[in-house]
Amino acid sequence: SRFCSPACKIEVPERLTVSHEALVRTGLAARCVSIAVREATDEEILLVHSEEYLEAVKKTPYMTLEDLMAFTQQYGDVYFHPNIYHCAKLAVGATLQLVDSVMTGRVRNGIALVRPPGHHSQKSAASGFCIFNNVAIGARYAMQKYGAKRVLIVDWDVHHGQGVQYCFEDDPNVLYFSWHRYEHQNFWPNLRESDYDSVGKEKGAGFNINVPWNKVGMENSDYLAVFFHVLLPVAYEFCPDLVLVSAGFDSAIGDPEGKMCATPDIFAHLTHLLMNLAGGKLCAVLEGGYNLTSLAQSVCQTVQTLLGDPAPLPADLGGPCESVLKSIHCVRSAHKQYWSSDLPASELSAKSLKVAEQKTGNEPEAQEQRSPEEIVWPEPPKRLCPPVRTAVALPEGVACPDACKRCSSAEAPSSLYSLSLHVLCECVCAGSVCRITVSLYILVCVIVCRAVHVLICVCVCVCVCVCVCLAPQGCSDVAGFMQAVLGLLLPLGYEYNPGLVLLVRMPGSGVCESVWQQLAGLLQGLAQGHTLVLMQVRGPVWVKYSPVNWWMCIQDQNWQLCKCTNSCYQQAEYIRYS
Ligand SMILES: CC(O)(O)NCCCCN
Ligand SMILES: [Zn+2]
Repeated sequence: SRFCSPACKIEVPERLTVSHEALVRTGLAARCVSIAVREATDEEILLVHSEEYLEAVKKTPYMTLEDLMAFTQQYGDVYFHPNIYHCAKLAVGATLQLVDSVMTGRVRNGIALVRPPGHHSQKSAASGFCIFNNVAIGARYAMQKYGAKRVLIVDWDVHHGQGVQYCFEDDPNVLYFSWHRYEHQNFWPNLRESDYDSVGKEKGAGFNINVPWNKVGMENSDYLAVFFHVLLPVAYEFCPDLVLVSAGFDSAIGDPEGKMCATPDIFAHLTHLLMNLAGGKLCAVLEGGYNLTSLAQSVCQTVQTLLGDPAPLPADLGGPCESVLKSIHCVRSAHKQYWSSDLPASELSAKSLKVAEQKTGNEPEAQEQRSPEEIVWPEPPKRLCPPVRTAVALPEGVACPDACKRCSSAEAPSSLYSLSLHVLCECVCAGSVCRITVSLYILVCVIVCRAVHVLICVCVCVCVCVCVCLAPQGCSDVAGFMQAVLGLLLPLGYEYNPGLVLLVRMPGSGVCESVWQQLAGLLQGLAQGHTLVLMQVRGPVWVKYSPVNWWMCIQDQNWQLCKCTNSCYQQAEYIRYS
């Protein structure tokens, strides 16, 4: 038997079994490689914890129940079991095995489903069900063993990972971002330093970002707004070599601790928005999550996005609520001296932080009264599982890049006009396009106007949102450009929820590869990945791991279509388009 204070009753072994069973049942586990776990060594644990703490924990397997109870009293909200030292070493070891696999390139990304969690544990203290700080050790390990210079830790657990904050608050090489239920310090761990004005210390000033939720009942729109207006602009400027996610799912609906209303499918988008950083090197490590139904669904949503499958947008996204708008403004003001990617707050609120009208039904009071079991939500929508990753139609003589599937050039109509008619009408008539977002570089060029014109005259249900943005001259003002994408284009695009994204890159636009890749990757989160790209390239055309589905390319003045269906089309859809 184990001694545990009432608060610990929710941290049960079933959390892992239901999550793993869901991954197996949905077929996701079969698409993953499983990585062997191991116990962490003392040396690895000492990357974060003190010798005296480690020595003390080493004694727990031999303690009597009374001794265990006494040992536990010195910490808050944590239980000790004769076997917990072994489990805690496995949790760290599993995390480090995942970091090894990602940093060596054996896998692109992954998730470590571990217990006990880690983000509350400190140098010489256990806390909040946490014994060793899995993610903090993972960050130090990546820096020491692989020379990672900058590590981003995103903590979407509903509790503040104070252990991680304490570990890196003076370290400018680790950017720690956490949102957490706070309610003006009235929620556990009730720390003054969990508020937005804890920005880090000395050299680490600016590298600790706390976003307090001062109300419960936060929804998908609130989570996305914080990503677009707080985390992502800074994360892109920080330019990490590795992204670690303290993936706690107690921030999902139905959780007894979080009492939030964000649905499990939001984690598909939070994961997607982080996957364009650090060259895709992302390690998610389980923290909290105590409603076994929403936990399992959230884990599956996260893993399916890690596998590259697109996700439909959550229903009726709007702007953030008033309380979140305040938190966003406070944390941006606290950080504006440290980061250049900062739109004047007024412009930000006017343009894209439209406050959601008062929420109905999920009012926190309503939320508080219902017991966690009574809260219900719809199953996450079924997602496409693409048989074809990337297929390209190439000019004769151009080799097909590895991992791409060649489709015969017969499918690639030669002239743009017929192509746009062919492709765009196919999209529209296939009913998979109800609205189109066209983001143009430089001036709206005749070709695209004509293509869009064709589209409009072909189908009455098309609404075209044309955003013309001047491409950055070269890559000098990339930060500004990314800020416009993150702070304006994406929030509007997510709320607009188009059926197709049309992306245009014309000659001389001066957009450098990395920006183009980021833009094409980020926009993949819209329209379930249905993206049409117009771009001019010189020389043979091929795309590798292209995140987009269609490339119309100018070559010697006649347009060629390179069709790249990547992670979005069922085999049937693919054939219909061709
Ligand atoms: C890992 C965690 O953040 O979910 N732990 C929460 C502990 C709550 C104690 N009242
Ligand atoms: Zn938590």
